[in-house]
Amino acid sequence: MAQIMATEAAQIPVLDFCKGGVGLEQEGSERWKEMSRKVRKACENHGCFLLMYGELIPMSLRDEMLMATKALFDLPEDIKQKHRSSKPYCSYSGNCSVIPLSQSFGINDTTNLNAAQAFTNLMWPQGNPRFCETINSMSSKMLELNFIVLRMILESFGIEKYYDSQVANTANVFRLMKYKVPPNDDAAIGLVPHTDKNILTLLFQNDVQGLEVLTKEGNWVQVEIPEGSFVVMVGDALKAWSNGRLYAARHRVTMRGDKERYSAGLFLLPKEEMVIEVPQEFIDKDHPLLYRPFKYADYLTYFVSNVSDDALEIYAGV
Ligand SMILES: O=C(O)CCC(=O)C(=O)O
Ligand SMILES: [Fe+2]
Repeated sequence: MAQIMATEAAQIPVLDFCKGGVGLEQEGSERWKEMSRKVRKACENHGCFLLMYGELIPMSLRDEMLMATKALFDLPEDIKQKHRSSKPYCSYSGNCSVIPLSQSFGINDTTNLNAAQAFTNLMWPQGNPRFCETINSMSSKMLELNFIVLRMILESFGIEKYYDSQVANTANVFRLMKYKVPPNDDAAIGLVPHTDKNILTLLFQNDVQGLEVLTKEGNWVQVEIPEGSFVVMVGDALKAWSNGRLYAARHRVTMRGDKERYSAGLFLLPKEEMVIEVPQEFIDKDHPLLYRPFKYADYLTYFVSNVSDDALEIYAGV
């Protein structure tokens, strides 16, 4: 199927957050500043990068996370369907005719132990402390890395003064996904092309590749995600807030081969009522204002009923 061919190896930047000793404690060091420049460049030029986290996430936690994800999807369909939400992309979704290989859960606020507990109790009324502990720990670590990436971007633009208020106005959703093996040995769509709508996303997966990114040049490239790395994606909310300086990469999942794919994305999003307004520092004669102020929740509601590749431009473009 020509439409889902993507043969080139991805040229997306690989940034090692572990080896150079880049971590929260190194903030302000030369290494931190150098990494901040690289993060910003990657987000400007590619809209995504591979973040090598190495020891920052213990191997035992990664293994637990994969087991927890599998255990969740192995639950009976009627149990999984108990997870419903009025918020877009949060309810359990399986058997969707557009993406028949895909099943997903969007779980709000798993970085908060009570929320992780409430979800766990819904799925396992008899309790499953290990599952609860795992999703809470993993999402918390992924949130922390999301914040580091955001801080680096703001510092690199010299506008770290906005960091605290930006962070205070965020929420997070942990999306757990399963992709079934495609029938008849053919490549098949796992997830349709889209840009993420939120601020930043960190993606974790098992050893089954499938993520593909559309480059600025218009080529779909496969992203080979090595063990010990996350993919970081810039979403529409950050693209808009940065007045288009950062790029939100279109991406999709293509399934091949005979193994199921599991992934987990920690989505950093603006609080629903938060108004996304371009700071004046991003506007000058070379960079005229591209987006009007808008509420994230309103944009998401618009998108859900007007799905389009150009949703951000149509909804908020000036
Ligand atoms: O499963 C993946 O790797 C990608 C998931 C994704 O792009 C999304 O949920 O927005
Ligand atoms: Fe995505």
